[in-house]
Amino acid sequence: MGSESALRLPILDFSSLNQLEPGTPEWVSKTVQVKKALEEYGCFEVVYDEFHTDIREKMFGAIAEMFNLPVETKSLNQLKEPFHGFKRYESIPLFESMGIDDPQIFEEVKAFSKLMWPNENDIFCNTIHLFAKLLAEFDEKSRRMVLESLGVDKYSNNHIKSTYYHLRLMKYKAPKVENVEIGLNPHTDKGIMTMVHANQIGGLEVQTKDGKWINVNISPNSFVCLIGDSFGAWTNGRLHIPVHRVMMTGQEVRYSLALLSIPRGGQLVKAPQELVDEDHHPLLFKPFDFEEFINSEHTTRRGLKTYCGV
Ligand SMILES: O=C(O)CCC(=O)C(=O)O
Ligand SMILES: [Fe+2]
Repeated sequence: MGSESALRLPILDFSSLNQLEPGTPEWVSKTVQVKKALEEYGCFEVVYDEFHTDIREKMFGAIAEMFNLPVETKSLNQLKEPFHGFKRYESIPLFESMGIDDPQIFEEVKAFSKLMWPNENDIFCNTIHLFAKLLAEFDEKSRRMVLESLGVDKYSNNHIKSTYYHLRLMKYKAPKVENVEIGLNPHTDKGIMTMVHANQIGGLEVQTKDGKWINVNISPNSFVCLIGDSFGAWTNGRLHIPVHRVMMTGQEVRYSLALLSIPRGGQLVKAPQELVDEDHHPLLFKPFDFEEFINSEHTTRRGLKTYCGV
């Protein structure tokens, strides 16, 4: 099915995120909007006024510079998680990605930059760290909102402590011919939440519950937030888990960055008892360990439902 250009994702204004505090009328009204968008679409566009043009341009310049390094250099970044580190896949030749764990910690970005550039790269470190911090702040606040809206905010602190952050930088080459080509295959994200920002090149599409594809808009002052499998499972199906893909057209390279919140291994992702009742909300997923799930997914790609659906 083709993209339905008339459809749009809900747009939520979070431009004064740093002033948004629990208990205020603004907080309560945003919480209602977040819940509605996530139940219906599992994602929304977030308007945000902290992405200043000069920093943004420097950042995308530094990302391009990183992807232009030799493959041998990029391959120096090996991470334990099977989808992290430097990645290319034969089936999607336009795509290339690079990952950094805990990028909200400056030293982690610096350690990565030392691998890529022996003389380091201050512009890369400062801009990537800033964007990761801004997106992490949104992740934390919006997760608190979701839990509050479901009446389980007593779990918020533990929920946030039980995850870590990962940053994925992505490059999508332009298709060779004047054509539409797949940039990233349809998938759901595996973790809790994903926040995606991109340069001015479009391509991200999200599938609605009834199977239509929506072109996602990402402006210089916005990003997209999507729910992953683990948050869908933890909320026992209260939030929709959106399938999404990237379709490339035109002649320009697309760069994007995604901050992911991911459950730590060694503990179970398990819906709280308040969200499970036999009559109206029977348990949808058996409790699972994220690390075991992702390792299985790497070889089988069968999805969470097959892995541990009830
Ligand atoms: O590049 C994008 O817009 C989307 C990336 C994505 O879906 C992912 O990293 O999981
Ligand atoms: Fe994704």
